[in-house]
Amino acid sequence: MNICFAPCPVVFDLDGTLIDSAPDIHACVNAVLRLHEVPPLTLDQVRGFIGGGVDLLWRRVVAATALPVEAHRDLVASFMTRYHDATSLTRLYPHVADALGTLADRGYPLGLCTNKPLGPTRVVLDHFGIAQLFRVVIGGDSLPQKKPDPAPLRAAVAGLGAHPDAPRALYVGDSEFDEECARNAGLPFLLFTRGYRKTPIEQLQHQASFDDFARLPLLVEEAAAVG
Ligand SMILES: O=C(O)COP(=O)(O)O
Ligand SMILES: [Mg+2]
Repeated sequence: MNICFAPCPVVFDLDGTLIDSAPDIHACVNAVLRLHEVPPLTLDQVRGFIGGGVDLLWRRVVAATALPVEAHRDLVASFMTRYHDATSLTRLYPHVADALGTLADRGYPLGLCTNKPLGPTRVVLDHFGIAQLFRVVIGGDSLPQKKPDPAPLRAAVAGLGAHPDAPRALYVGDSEFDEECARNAGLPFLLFTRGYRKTPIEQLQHQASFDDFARLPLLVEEAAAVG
């Protein structure tokens, strides 16, 4: 058992973990569908398409509608003009800001690793006043690879310049993409259970799960102590 001599790096997912952004993503998708006279999708449908980034989202939207596959690139471009600053329907999950502040105060280096493109990621972090808490932010278009490839998570950990004596970094996320990414990177995973996951909790490999960010600082300390 490792003892946590130095606070370990903690890297967070964004959509479905720190923020409930599905209502904005849903509204932006339906605005584009309206332009093409396609009936709207439900919030549950669109929420189920989130996790793999914008390209996968639109592959799933196209598959669920009568839109032609060839329209993909234009649809994504049209979506991005709306999505890049869409924050009005997005909310931080309860106790997120306090939990992040507590971890930062205790010296944990915090990073962000999301499949959301970097532009809208930075806008939403600024919108909620939490951008300055993250020493490194890796978006879905920061690297050629996206989660569940381990490269973005490894880049986030490397960007935090972990102290050689620090225990292994932790990854905190909500989805199958995050669990697989942590597994691929060989890092412990903390699962937030109120996000956009479709798989039962017990089928996802995780060190701990939680449904309230008020519990996170303690969970991080416990997980870091286990190493
Ligand atoms: O934008 C997405 O599809 C997912 O974003 P996330 O990696 O922050 O969950
Ligand atoms: Mg997520």
